Amino acid sequence: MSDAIKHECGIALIRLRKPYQYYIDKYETPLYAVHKLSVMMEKQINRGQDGAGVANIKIDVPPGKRYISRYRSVETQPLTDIFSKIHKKFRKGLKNHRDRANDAKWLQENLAFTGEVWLGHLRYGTHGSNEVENCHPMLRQSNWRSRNLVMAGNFNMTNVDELFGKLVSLGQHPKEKVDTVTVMEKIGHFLDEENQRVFDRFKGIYENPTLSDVIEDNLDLQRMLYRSCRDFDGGYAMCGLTGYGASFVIRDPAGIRPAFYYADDEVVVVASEKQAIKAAFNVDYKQIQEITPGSALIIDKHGEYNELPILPKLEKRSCSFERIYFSRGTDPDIYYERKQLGKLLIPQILKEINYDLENTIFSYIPNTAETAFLGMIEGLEEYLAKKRKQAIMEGILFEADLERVLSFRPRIEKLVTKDVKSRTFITADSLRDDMVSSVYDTTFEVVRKNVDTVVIIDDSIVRGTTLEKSILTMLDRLKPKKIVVASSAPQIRFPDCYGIDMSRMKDFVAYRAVLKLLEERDLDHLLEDVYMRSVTAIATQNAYDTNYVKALYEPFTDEEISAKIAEIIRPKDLDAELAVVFQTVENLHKACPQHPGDWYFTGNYPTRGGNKVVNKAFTNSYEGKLERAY
Ligand SMILES: O=P(O)(O)OC[C@H]1O[C@H](OP(=O)(O)OP(=O)(O)O)[C@H](O)[C@@H]1O
Repeated sequence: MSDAIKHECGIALIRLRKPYQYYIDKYETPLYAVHKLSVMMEKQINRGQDGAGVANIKIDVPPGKRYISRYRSVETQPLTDIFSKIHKKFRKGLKNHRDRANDAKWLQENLAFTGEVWLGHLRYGTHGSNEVENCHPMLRQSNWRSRNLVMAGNFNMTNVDELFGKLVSLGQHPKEKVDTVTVMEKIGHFLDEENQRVFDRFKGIYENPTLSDVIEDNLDLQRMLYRSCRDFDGGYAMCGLTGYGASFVIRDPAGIRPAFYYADDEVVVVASEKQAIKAAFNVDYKQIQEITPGSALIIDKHGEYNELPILPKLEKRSCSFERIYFSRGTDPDIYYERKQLGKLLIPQILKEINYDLENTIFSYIPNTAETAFLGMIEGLEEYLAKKRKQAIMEGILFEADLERVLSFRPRIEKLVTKDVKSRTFITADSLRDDMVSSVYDTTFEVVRKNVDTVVIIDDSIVRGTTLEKSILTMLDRLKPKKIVVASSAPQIRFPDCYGIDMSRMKDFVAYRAVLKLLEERDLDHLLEDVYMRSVTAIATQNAYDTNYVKALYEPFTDEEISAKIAEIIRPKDLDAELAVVFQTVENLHKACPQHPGDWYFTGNYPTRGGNKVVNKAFTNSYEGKLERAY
């Protein structure tokens, strides 16, 4: 596959269930849906900041009038760009028709973006060019309304080659081999076939113009989706709008990628994150449902909706990295999970600082780690409460000692500030290093020079660039005796191939640490062994059942790998001692029990394609190839 865009993205869908006039009358604006969609998208900017797109479909528009509108943007502020263009369209259209601002019929006949079905997408494309053509929603157009397809998704397939081959075997001639096009063409193909099936069934019974309506009322989208998606291997939450107004959102059978929905008598809405729905519609969290893995939420032309099974469910392995880092931390479940992750690190941290709280300052790397930091402090408070109790039970002779024990508080400081809100992790590789080195700032004169240890928590250490290129040097200028970096995620050892763009083995600092350990301990032969196994398995189409790369990590303890990571990320002129402490996988599962997808840390992939990807990622790295493994 080409080095194409990846899609750890955000989706937002709104279906207005009442006539357009209803919203104009009730909310006193023709822009009700525009406003709601912009809030839903704004609240998911954490999922993609490289580009955005919005599509809208009007139902029941007479032939000859446009009924699909779309804007996409890769400007620096893509959402502002898109929504200001939509607002401008309204202003311009109403300039000489102010009296029509509340007239739904006139607006729908004369203005774009006045339809009932809305789809928004936020793009995170750390690979490939950042062109507007790569932005979703994508269109597959036809003169037959019910054959039109508009798609946007948060997905990545591991078997694009195989899917591409199937398209070719169907007789198609795709112009690209990227998963967006492949997936859309596959669904489009079966939508065409479904149209044809219903057409054949009713032709001769109805005349052609009526037949179009009959087709729209009889298309079986559940069947169409089953036929389209049964060969997919990947993580996905994909939204599709058909030209006649029916829409769907399908989620992968292991529930890898998130998708939530809410419905009442006015709207059906879908988003990648609960918080986006909460922010736009202020409904109770309990009313926001998760789309069942392997099912699709299908909304028909009339606005009736149903969640229908499409593919056999797999064991649920929803992505834990969503919980650690990717999703917005204001979702109450995620908030508590992140706090718990911070709290669970306390025993390891205390050991690392030799239980010396008097000479230790606790801080965090903004922004995402702030919540885990709060949990870490809660954990410290609990530890101190136990200590106080123990001291009192054991008896304290002097009042001054009692005073000291009771009044001691952990030393908490904000040592690092982040000057922009953008996420460096999802910034294109070419810009990332510069951004990382300039985005942080630090607080001086708080650390006691050569006395204090600084414990700083981050949500994850992936490539180690943030620490190596910025944070550690900055903290060292404060002259601490020791720096302890605590990661609320376990060591990231294996590539992701389901949408979070971590694809090359050598990018992972944990893997680089293992390479060094293998060399130092004369275990290099293991590399050759794993290479031979992987290469043979790939060549014989047997790379789907075993992750051979796990064997490389087996000779070493977590602590040995952490120590080597500390050596690797240590800037040359760092004066302070340095240690790195990682979450254990066991504690990750304690903190996020509902989200057991942990392949980055364990190498246990939720689909067979994952094993193939990791084996391929390793052989690429071994052969010195920089190409991606999927
Ligand atoms: O080890 P690395 O490959 O350097 O990546 C890890 C860093 O990237 C993320 O920060 P980001 O700026 O994306 O997001 P945040 O502001 O939400 O924490 C994360 O919080 C880590 O600090």
